[in-house]
Amino acid sequence: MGNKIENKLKALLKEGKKALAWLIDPDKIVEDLSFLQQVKEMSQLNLDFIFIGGSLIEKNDIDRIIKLIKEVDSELPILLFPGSVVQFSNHADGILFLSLISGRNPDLLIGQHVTIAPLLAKSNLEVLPTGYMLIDGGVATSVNYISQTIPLPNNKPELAVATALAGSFLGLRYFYLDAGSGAKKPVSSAIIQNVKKAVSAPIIVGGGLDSLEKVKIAYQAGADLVVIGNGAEKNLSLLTEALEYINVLNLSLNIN
Ligand SMILES: CC(C)=CCC/C(C)=C/CC/C(C)=C/CC/C(C)=C/COP(=O)(O)OP(=O)(O)O
Ligand SMILES: O=P(O)(O)OC[C@@H](O)CO
Ligand SMILES: [Mg+2]
Repeated sequence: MGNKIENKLKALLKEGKKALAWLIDPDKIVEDLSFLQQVKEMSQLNLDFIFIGGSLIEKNDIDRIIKLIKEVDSELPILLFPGSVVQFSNHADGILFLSLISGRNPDLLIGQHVTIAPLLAKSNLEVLPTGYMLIDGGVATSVNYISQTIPLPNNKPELAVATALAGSFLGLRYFYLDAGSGAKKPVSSAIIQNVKKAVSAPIIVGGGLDSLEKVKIAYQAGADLVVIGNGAEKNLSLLTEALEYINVLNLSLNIN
């Protein structure tokens, strides 16, 4: 197992730089050629990561999609963002090894992890131990239903901080604050700021970030890595705008 992804995230964090991940739902790719053209465009704009996964997927073609992306850009890191153990591919570069620490569903805290651990040990995938925290985004999401858990309240930063601290004491090295796919309200700035202050790990934020304004607010509150899924499905230019925004920001850090 390499540590290329960990090194990249650590370097970003050290320099205060921001990163972006495009969450691809494998079920929503309608036409390979135009999809690959989009990947090419984003990779030219320095997209940092592709996340691939979903709470529930109907087609099992993650392998094929990853191979296609690799043909266009073999350097762009692809991370599995799995809703369950069935969403596995040896062709990815890494896996967000999510433990759903906002919930009390043992299968998603440690169960599925035991099932997949021997496979992971034999693979070349980089494993990123990630505390996955669902935050109430104002609508019931697929993940709420699939995981059968209740999210953390969006207006109680102290609960989110306690959860992240516990995850950190357990050794988790990344935290993903997720308001859920298509959330009405993204994770609040107060939660991002307080969790960021409490733990030294990279903070990933996603869910309902469907405008540049919302993306900027997440970064300004302290998100190190922002994830855009639905927003890009509706309008790919959101990804372009977000990448242009962080490119300028990151460049200014090089100069100063
Ligand atoms: C450790 C392994 C391999 C598996 C367990 C993984 C865990 C703990 C998952 C937590 C619960 C879960 C179901 C997460 C899904 C996260 C995800 C990929 C969300 C993407 O958004 P969707 O929920 O698919 O959005 P739509 O339904 O709108 O497409
Ligand atoms: O699809 P959106 O709303 O961008 O959410 C992305 C991701 O955080 C969902 O798990
Ligand atoms: Mg999905």
